[in-house]
Amino acid sequence: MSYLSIEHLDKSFVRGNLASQVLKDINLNIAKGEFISIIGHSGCGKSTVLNIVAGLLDPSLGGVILDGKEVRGPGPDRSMVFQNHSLLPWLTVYENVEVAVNKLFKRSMNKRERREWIEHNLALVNMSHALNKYPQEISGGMKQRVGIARALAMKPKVLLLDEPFGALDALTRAHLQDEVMKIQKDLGNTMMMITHDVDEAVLLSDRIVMMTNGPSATIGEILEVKLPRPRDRIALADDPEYNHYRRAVLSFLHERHRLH
Ligand SMILES: Nc1ncnc2c1ncn2[C@@H]1O[C@H](COP(=O)(O)OP(=O)(O)OP(=O)(O)O)[C@@H](O)[C@H]1O
Repeated sequence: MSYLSIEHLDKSFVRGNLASQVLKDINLNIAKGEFISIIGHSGCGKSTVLNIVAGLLDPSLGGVILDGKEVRGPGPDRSMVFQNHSLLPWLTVYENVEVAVNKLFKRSMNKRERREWIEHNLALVNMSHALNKYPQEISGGMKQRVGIARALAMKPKVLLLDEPFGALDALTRAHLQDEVMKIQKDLGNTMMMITHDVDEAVLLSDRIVMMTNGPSATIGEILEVKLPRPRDRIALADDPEYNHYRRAVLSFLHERHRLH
């Protein structure tokens, strides 16, 4: 049985007496510990899928089942990382993670355990040096690291990443991709990530879900990426298998499902 399943998902947005169908019959089964990327042209409905899994939007038809339970609204078992970090500017790095940890674990962990858990998660993303800094005092890449630490500190069953590296420069982006790969290897998280970046999708994913263009977008193809892990971006640059996967995604997006 799959850990996370998206079943016959349809979504229409209604304005007045006009309904526009965005998603049509999305079906996807995700195993525990899998890394899934969703790729597709702008506006096809990728964020809508992720928001439904997060419980921020209701499906029009169908549903999402996580670990045997139907998703009915947001919950701490699904934490989200957005493109724009969404940190609280009046709290330090440490306090931004603390807010989430206190909210969830005030009863189950004592004060010292909570402090250690916050520090542990910030160490995972290499932010131990900046615990007392405010968001405006750190770089965009560091803010994303804190967002990832905060999401991990919630001990989610699934981590949902909506273009987490989209606003970063190429070098910072590469660093963060490597860190996320390492964290996933160490912790075995189940992750769903939206991206526009073909290389990022191939490098990070176990499977790449390629969506057709909207309206009524659905899953066009699913590409299984069988590259062994750990994956090294430099070694993969000349790897024929890597380039085969890359070409398959490019061909889907730019030949078979291009925007007219
Ligand atoms: N709350 C809403 N009300 C009405 N229409 C919406 C709403 N949210 C999204 N849409 C529409 O649904 C479609 C899919 O949007 P969505 O943001 O899911 O696409 P996307 O693939 O994530 O796009 P991008 O890659 O540009 O972020 C778009 O046409 C968008 O205008």
